[in-house]
Amino acid sequence: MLTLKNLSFAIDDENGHKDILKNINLTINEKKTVVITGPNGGGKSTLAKIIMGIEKPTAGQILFNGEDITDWDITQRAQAGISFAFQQPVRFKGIDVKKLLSLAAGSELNCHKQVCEYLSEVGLCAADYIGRDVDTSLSGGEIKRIEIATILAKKNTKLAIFDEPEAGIDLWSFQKLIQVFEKMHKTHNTILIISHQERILNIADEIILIADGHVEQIGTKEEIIPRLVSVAGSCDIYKGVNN
Ligand SMILES: Nc1ncnc2c1ncn2[C@@H]1O[C@H](COP(=O)(O)OP(=O)(O)OP(=O)(O)O)[C@@H](O)[C@H]1O
Repeated sequence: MLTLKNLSFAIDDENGHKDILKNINLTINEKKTVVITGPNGGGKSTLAKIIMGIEKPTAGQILFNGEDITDWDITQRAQAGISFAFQQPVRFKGIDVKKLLSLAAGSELNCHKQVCEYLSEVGLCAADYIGRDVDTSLSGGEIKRIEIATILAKKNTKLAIFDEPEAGIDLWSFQKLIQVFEKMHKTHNTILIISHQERILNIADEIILIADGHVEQIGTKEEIIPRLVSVAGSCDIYKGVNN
């Protein structure tokens, strides 16, 4: 479904040259739940942004369903079925939740029940949120859940990317979130999640460990989690709702 070939990303700014991703080679197979994890600053979010077309790689190739999409922009990738939930979701002044979900769905969601379903899947009571603006008045956890609901509303998603979906989400909603991923998995979506949470790692078909811009290890949860446990003192993989 998705292949990254010799992918690199570097920046040159006032602090000089920095290699952020170094020769990444990866394949994400169809209908799999893949979790990318690893220490802070390792390059995970940058990789997700490159897949979505938000950042452009300095070298390498991205193939999506066999097609070279390296030069495609965000809109083209979204139309091809790649969806992205940001680590820090974008807020929109003047757009309410119903409108945002309608934009994601590609048609006006007139049916209250439909909007309600998407919101309740992420643990939000529709009556409280449907008419709220997606602006700074929403809390971090609320906006995060609304963004996840937009991915559910998007009909043509073939590959859904979630960047730290657990961030700012309370324990109860976290449980709902796991159910969202499990349901997406059952309905044969391909899911790529960036996460530090053991409970999310536990639903993965495959885990990719990225550190210092490299792919350190790829394997099943049985292969990777014991290694992470042994280094948990030096990185924050198991901190948060699990502890
Ligand atoms: N536009 C940029 N300019 C300068 N540095 C950048 C830029 N984008 C990313 N970086 C740096 O690249 C490195 C990787 O960042 P990235 O956000 O991809 O890490 P991450 O693995 O997602 O981290 P975290 O787990 O903390 O979210 C970091 O050191 C970050 O500061």
